Amino acid sequence: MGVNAEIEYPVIEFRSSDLKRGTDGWNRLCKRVREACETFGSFEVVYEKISTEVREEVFRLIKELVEVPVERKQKNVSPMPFHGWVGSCSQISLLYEGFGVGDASNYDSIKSFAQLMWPDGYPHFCDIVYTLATQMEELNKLIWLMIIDSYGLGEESLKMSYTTLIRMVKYMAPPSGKFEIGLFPHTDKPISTLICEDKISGLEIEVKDGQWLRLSNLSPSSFVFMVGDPFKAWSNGRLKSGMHRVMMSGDKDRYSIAAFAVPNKGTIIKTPKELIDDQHPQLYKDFDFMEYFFFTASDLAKRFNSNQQIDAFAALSPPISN
Ligand SMILES: O=C(O)CCC(=O)C(=O)O
Ligand SMILES: [Fe+2]
Repeated sequence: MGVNAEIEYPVIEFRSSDLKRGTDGWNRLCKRVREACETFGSFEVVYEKISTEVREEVFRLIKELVEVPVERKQKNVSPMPFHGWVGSCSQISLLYEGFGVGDASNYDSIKSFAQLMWPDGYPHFCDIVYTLATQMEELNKLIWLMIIDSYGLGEESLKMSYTTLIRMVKYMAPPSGKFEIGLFPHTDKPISTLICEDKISGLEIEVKDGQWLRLSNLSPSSFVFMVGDPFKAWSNGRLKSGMHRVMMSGDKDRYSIAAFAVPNKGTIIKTPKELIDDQHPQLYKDFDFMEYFFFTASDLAKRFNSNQQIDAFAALSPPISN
């Protein structure tokens, strides 16, 4: 076990001039994004189109949010897995506290959330969080498009309706001198995730069995893109859904906001036929995203490590050729 400093984790800068689809710059980005997602299951994306002022203001507001009385926080509930408020608890971590807002690029969703937290519904909170959530959703879409283009597929291959769940999280600093878990090792269950942190590091990626790489120098314009389990299944196992965790040390609390792409009810995850051939037999059956999402939150799923759940649920055995 340890943190390996030799591994070169991909840092990919999205310059505006390279974001025109079909240009050489775009094609180079597509290739790098694909390689990163196939090797690491994640990468750091430097994206200056999302202003650092908006990011900083969101984190200032999350610091206000964690101060609201617990009776109000407890109103942030949802029938959907991973969508509600979670306070310090042994299942996740004693250092963790997180709030969830589903369908966050819909202003009314944020408004409903803010009305539960503050008597006046805090319009400024709504405006700023909405701005960041919609911009992160756009960035996620752009990365999906790069992945599709990198495989030479048409847009219909990953066409699905989905909403963006945001989770706003505080990780408390551990007791003095300690190195403690902030979020247990897991793979993400939605299609993909973008993580935005507020200066304090803590996110670690498993690069090989038991070898963790700490992402400690993210730039102020960086996000971490993470492939989720259903995306791995969609890609016929080409993309990796990597294990990651949060480890806390030092005396500062850490804040992050993550945007998860959660497909709507009824969405079937299906590998495009172009990604299946004799060399790449079909590894996963077609499956209903929501059934998988609920499975991962069930007692049955607890029998598996997080990174084994997708195979337990959807692997075809034996794989089938086209
Ligand atoms: O806070 C972070 O940096 C990571 C959060 C995360 O991995 C998750 O919520 O799934
Ligand atoms: Fe995660």
